[in-house]
Amino acid sequence: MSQVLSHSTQDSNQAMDIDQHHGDQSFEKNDQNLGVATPGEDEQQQVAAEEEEEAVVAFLPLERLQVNGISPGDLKKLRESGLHTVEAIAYAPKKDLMEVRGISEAKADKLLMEASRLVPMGFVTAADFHLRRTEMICLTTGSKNLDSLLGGGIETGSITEMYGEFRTGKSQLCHTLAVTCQIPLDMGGGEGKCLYIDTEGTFRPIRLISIAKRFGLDPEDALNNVAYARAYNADHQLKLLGAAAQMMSESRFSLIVVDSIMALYRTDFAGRGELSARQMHLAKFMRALQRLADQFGVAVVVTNQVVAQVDGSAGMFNPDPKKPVGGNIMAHSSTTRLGFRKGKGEQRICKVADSPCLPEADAIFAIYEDGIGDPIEEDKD
Ligand SMILES: Nc1ncnc2c1ncn2[C@@H]1O[C@H](COP(=O)(O)OP(=O)(O)OP(=O)(O)O)[C@@H](O)[C@H]1O
Repeated sequence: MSQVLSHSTQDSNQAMDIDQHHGDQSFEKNDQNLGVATPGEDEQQQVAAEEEEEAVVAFLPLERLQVNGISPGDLKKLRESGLHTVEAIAYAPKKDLMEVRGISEAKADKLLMEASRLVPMGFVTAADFHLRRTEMICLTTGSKNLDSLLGGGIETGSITEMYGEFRTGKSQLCHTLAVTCQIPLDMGGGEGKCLYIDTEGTFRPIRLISIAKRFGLDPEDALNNVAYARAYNADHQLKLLGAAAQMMSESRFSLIVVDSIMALYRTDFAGRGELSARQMHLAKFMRALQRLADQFGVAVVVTNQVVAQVDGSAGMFNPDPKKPVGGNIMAHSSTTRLGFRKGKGEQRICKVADSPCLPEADAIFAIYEDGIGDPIEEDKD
């Protein structure tokens, strides 16, 4: 079952100093969840334990697997292969574990057995699953219209694709989310850091400053809580996700942005002859993103470009005959697909194009100096 950030994860008074308050704390919380608190705690520890009892963390650190037969050296090798959490082991096929240097078949079996003890992967009732989903954190977009269209905001633990023509507000929304993912839970945030992969060179930290001020964050803290990387080719884009997994195992993140997902694929794999290789690479990238969402409970937001639809489905019933690139791989691996188009002035329209639980509907939002918001009254008509 995939992880999501849950409302019960943290107390929501402080958004800042995320490393200290979340990353390290998460590790302790795992201990509590698994009932391994040591006996003889003093009163203070007991209070802390009670508070933490309710807490749900997004992942378990790999150290939990260090039991008989699995050495620190084995864990080091697993980490070097990009496996940083117990969940990463539990979800991995056995053959992938056996590809790690020094991990024999017997050891892979042992790892899987220990991981499956710690990570629930069996059946739960729909009632339990429903409860879990009602506690799930959604990141506010900054626009009430958009949040209510999306059932609260951008879902954690899954992939949201935002596609549309240039200037439709995709990157602006990514910048806003890079800040709102840091704000307290009771303000619609995720109290985590943002990891931002930029493939087109359109990330502008200056935009985060005014957005941070709007949401009451110290601009310097807000900038420090965004880990930014420019990707230069499709291989590099994929490689960055390996580094992302390591960073996420060390401190609390609540969002990964990839803006834009297909730009480098379209240049690195030009021509029909390379289409199949491109799609295979893309599938690998999307799987890696989904794994991060599953393991760390982060929201994954990817932007995508559109092309004119030439397959006959355009026409009088489709006034905006554009479709996102990336074909079936993108269509199947994004959980929620949102189409963006221009409206009047700074207004933009977002349409839910595909979702497991939202109806196909539209909402109008606007782009301002301090990020995404609702259209002001006089703009509405
Ligand atoms: N500081 C700002 N204040 C208000 N509007 C802004 C500001 N900065 C950018 N915009 C508006 O945002 C729009 C660009 O949106 P955005 O960068 O999100 O486009 P996009 O959908 O990501 O397109 P592309 O595919 O070209 O990257 C432009 O219309 C621009 O006027």
